[in-house]
Amino acid sequence: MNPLQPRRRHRLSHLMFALLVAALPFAATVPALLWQERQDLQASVRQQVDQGLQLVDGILDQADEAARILLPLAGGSCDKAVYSLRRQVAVAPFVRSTVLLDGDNVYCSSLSGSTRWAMPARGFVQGRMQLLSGNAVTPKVPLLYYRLNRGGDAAVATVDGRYLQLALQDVSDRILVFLQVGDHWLGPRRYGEGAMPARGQVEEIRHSSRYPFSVRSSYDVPAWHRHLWSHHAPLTVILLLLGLSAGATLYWLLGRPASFTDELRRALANDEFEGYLQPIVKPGLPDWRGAEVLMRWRHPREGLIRPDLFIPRAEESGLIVEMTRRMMDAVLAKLAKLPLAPDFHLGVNISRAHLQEGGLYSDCRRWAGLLAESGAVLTLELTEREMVAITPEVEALFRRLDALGVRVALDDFGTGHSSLVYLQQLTVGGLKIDQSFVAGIGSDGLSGHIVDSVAELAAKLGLATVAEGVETAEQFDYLSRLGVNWLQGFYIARPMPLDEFVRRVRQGGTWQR
Ligand SMILES: Nc1nc2c(ncn2[C@@H]2O[C@@H]3COP(=O)(O)O[C@H]4[C@@H](O)[C@H](n5cnc6c(=O)[nH]c(N)nc65)O[C@@H]4COP(=O)(O)O[C@H]3[C@H]2O)c(=O)[nH]1
Repeated sequence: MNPLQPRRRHRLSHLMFALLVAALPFAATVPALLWQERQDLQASVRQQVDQGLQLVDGILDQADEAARILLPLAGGSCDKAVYSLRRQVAVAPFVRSTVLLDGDNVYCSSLSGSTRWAMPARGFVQGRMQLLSGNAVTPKVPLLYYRLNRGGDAAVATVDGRYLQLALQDVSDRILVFLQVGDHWLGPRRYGEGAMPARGQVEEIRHSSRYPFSVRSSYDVPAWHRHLWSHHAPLTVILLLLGLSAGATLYWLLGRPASFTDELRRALANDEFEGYLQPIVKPGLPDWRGAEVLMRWRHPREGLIRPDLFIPRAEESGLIVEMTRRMMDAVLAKLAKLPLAPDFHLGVNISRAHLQEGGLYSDCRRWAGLLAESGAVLTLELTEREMVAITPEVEALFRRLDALGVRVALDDFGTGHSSLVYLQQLTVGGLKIDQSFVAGIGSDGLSGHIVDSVAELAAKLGLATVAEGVETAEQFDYLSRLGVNWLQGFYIARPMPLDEFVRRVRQGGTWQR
């Protein structure tokens, strides 16, 4: 299993959550805003078209009234009718001219009196209305004929198209509004036949209930992102920034460990604990004959952290077991391939929690298996700081470890009060003379006596001895003369990263004396 996986999964879920929150202000505001604007646009276009219809209806009402007044005169004498024709032009708003027809021919006009030209009924929509781009008098001015028929005769009131265009312009606010009569259409400052210009996705059409025309308008719904950017750029930026800062804050908060134990858990998942190795030598032999694995925490911000700052909490929480397991797996993966000295002593600190957890035996079997080829001997160092209750299970475990070839040594020997009980009841193969006693060699008589006594006791019990904290040549020589089997301390070498240890072992010549 990849030890980083749980951490990555955590990070990923935090990231997803943070992104969700980051998107929230935007996602909650923008669809509602766009929906509301679309509704507003639709409502305003509807209103424009409704108003356009009313205005055109109103203009046509004037033409209808004029034509209605003139219709009884149709078919009669032009001389008698011409005054009425001109009067309607003068009094009826929007009406530019009036004519009377017999059949399809105009025979009397407000403009020229008696006349004769064709105005076929088939050009009129429903026989009542015709929209044109102009006529002979004003070719470029659109006009609308409004015609009322009676038998074969008819009266026509001509509406000036410019009034209609002005009315349409008046209502064309956001969108252009057009008047359509049959195939012909009229819009603000424009006239045409056939398809209307700028046909959009959404169309609003109103048909007049009184006259044969419709008012229509059409528009495209703008792409939401383009619309948003062109109409609401500052709001968009604010929403995005708001979301981003909320998301980033949340991500940071989620990533923050709630307690020191959580921080240890995070570091464990992130593989931040690593083994440093401190070489151990045998008096009289030239090269490194052993090493103690010492844990370091490579913290991403704090740098390298000493074990005494985190091991006690790791032991309290029980995390020390998994931390030791991972550290040793990584260390042994590299050490197993090294040309180690015969009977190489590899020490590792084991906590009480590991003894009680139940997995120690299988861990040791795995580690011993990895070391088998190199001939190194694994030594579990049990500190007196943590008392282990000696139960039948613990005794059995020690025996099984012994049978496996794994040695158990008592660390910090003499600093606690249970060392001798352990020696008496458990299968222990060695002891480590605490560095506080070693430090006193040569200067403090009592410490010297204790070191002598421990060495003598170990020899009598057939236990291997390791003296730690050897800092001077004097201490080194004294302990060597005393017959201590292994020596460890800054005088020989400081704890070093695994890769450096491996490199120096491969290069050989690791110990000068
Ligand atoms: N002044 C002085 N010090 C020397 C000298 N030679 C070695 N030391 C230091 O003495 C400590 C020896 O380890 P320890 O007694 O097991 O004491 C260890 C051990 O009790 C605990 N520890 C370290 N690694 C682990 C681990 O993986 N598991 C557990 N359970 N405890 C660990 O933390 C303690 C401290 O470890 P470190 O800081 O690495 O400190 C190491 C080592 O750096 C010397 O000549 N002079």
